[in-house]
Amino acid sequence: MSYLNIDEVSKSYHQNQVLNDVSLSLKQGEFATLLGQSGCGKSTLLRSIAGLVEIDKGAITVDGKDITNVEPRNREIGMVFQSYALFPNMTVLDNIAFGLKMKKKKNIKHKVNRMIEMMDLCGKEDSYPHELSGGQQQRVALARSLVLEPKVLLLDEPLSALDAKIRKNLQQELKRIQREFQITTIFVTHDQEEAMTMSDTIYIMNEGNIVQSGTPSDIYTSPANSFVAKFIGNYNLLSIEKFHQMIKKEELVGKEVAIRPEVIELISGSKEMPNDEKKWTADGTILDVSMIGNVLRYEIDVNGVLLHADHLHHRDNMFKQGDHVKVAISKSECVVF
Ligand SMILES: Nc1ncnc2c1ncn2[C@@H]1O[C@H](COP(=O)(O)OP(=O)(O)OP(=O)(O)O)[C@@H](O)[C@H]1O
Repeated sequence: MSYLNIDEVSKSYHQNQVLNDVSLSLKQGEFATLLGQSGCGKSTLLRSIAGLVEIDKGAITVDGKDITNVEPRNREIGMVFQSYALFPNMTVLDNIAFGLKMKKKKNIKHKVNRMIEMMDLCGKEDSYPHELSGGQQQRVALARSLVLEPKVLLLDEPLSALDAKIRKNLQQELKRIQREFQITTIFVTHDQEEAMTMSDTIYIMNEGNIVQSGTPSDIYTSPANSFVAKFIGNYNLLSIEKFHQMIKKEELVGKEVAIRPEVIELISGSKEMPNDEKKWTADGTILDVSMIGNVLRYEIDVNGVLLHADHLHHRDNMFKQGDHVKVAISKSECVVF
């Protein structure tokens, strides 16, 4: 049963159609990510759910209740922005308590203290935002939202202002907090790796449309079209003509072929490639080798077509520039559009 339902939501600014009949649904406790390039409508969709943008068409329901025309403050939806927007002149304690005070809630002290403990902010109660690290500020921003016990949490690129190392830690922490609270969450990012790490479900957006949704693994291994393949997983994307230039004996019907870099096998050109009907084979030459973390990326010329292949770094099994190689590609791992 879906908990948050977005049903054919559209929004234009003047002539610019920013959301085009967008539909998505989340189960309770699900972590979904909107992934797409700058300007594709991610923030507008999030702001529509929060009620900060008035939609032209469509409906939004949470927990069976239609909130399409409900005032933002009565939607029971928490939102954390990239900039956190903490009150600079208030302490951590007052920042977290603010929403509860506004809503004239009871047991404010107890709720705030519990949140401080859960967010590992003990000892920072009387600090001001400028006295906190980026990660601590982010946790205060989360605490300020979560203390109101929202039904849905919306996170608009909450990690993008942080440097790579802190960001990695906070990705894990955010996921832990989300699991602990079992809170239905929509996260916005344009970083595909971040989306893969964090999400139960990814929605890929392009120009106001959802172009594919699925688990990270589904999207990674079965992109629905070449836009998704380009956007995710560093695919080799070849026109059918280029493919036939590279693999000469195969008749393939389609327009484009997408090949993930890690499914391209390489052996030394002097060795015999075992005959396997499930694989395409060809001869190639290594043009370039680079290291990305513990991965070796090979640029290979195969009959005049450039391929990149990623292999885990292994000292005894490396090729160098100019080496002749045999290339094998598992047919079932390739996607034809
Ligand atoms: N208030 C507004 N008035 C007019 N146009 C707007 C307004 N808000 C957003 N837009 C336009 O809508 C489009 C989508 O913007 P949106 O902020 O939703 O994109 P995004 O995917 O979140 O991008 P980013 O990753 O850069 O934040 C953009 O072309 C933007 O210029």
